[in-house]
Amino acid sequence: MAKRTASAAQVALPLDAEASAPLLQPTAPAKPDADGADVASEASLQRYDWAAVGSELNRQGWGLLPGLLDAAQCQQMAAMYGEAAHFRSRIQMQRHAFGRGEYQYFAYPLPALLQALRTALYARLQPVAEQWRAQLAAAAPPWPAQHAALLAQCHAAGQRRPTPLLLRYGAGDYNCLHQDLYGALVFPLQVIVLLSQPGEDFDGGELVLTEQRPRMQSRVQVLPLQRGDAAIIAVRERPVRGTRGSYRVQHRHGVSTVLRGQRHTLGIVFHDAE
Ligand SMILES: O=C(O)CCC(=O)C(=O)O
Ligand SMILES: [Fe+2]
Repeated sequence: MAKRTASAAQVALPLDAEASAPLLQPTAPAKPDADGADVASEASLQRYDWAAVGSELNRQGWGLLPGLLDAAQCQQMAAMYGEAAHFRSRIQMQRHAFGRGEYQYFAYPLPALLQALRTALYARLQPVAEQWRAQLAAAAPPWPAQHAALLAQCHAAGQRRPTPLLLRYGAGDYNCLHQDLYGALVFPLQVIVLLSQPGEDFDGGELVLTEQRPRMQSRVQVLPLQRGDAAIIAVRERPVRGTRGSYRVQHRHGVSTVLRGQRHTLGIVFHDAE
């Protein structure tokens, strides 16, 4: 059973109750344009200053990749929402008290662009995850350099379901504060790509990240996304250096109410789900 933890209580909810499609392993034959997508994804990531992204993640728990996808890629990705063959399950948020609106989990094999992005982004974020591990729990096993190796670990631990998802919000929809955990093995960073243009396609619907320091009230950060921008966020917690070593700051994310129009996002979680 996959888990997404809500803000009020740490309850496990049957996200995958509607799962139906058989699960394929990520080693299933890649789609024909996979090689091109790999090369293009790696090239598109080269233009970012990853040291600066790492500093932002350390400082605030989130970082931005402006223009990760172009307008055509955003449109193609959002249009997949209507193509049932891409997905293993559909979740209506209201039925689980997750918010209002819906999302679908991709099935394996992932669309080539998504597969390539997930692999290439992981390789860029693994050093940050390693730094966080060293700061917080040096005894935990290292994060592997390659995403395929992380998936092998997930699958051996019973986390076999793909977690990348497409979300669709209309007027009045929102996404409650939560953490995308899905099992014991939790890679500490995830990526959210906004596929619609604020002020044109929709109003409202801002991605927010909360931060809770020990013995302090929560702080909210609104992430300034335009269509095609990606936010990298801490999944559950990040280390902050204090006077006596590092301590854990807890994070949750959610989306404020969409006031008008339609908003699509692509969510890339790196661990798979139970
Ligand atoms: O729609 C959003 O901006 C948030 C999506 C989300 O919660 C996720 O991808 O994990
Ligand atoms: Fe999420």
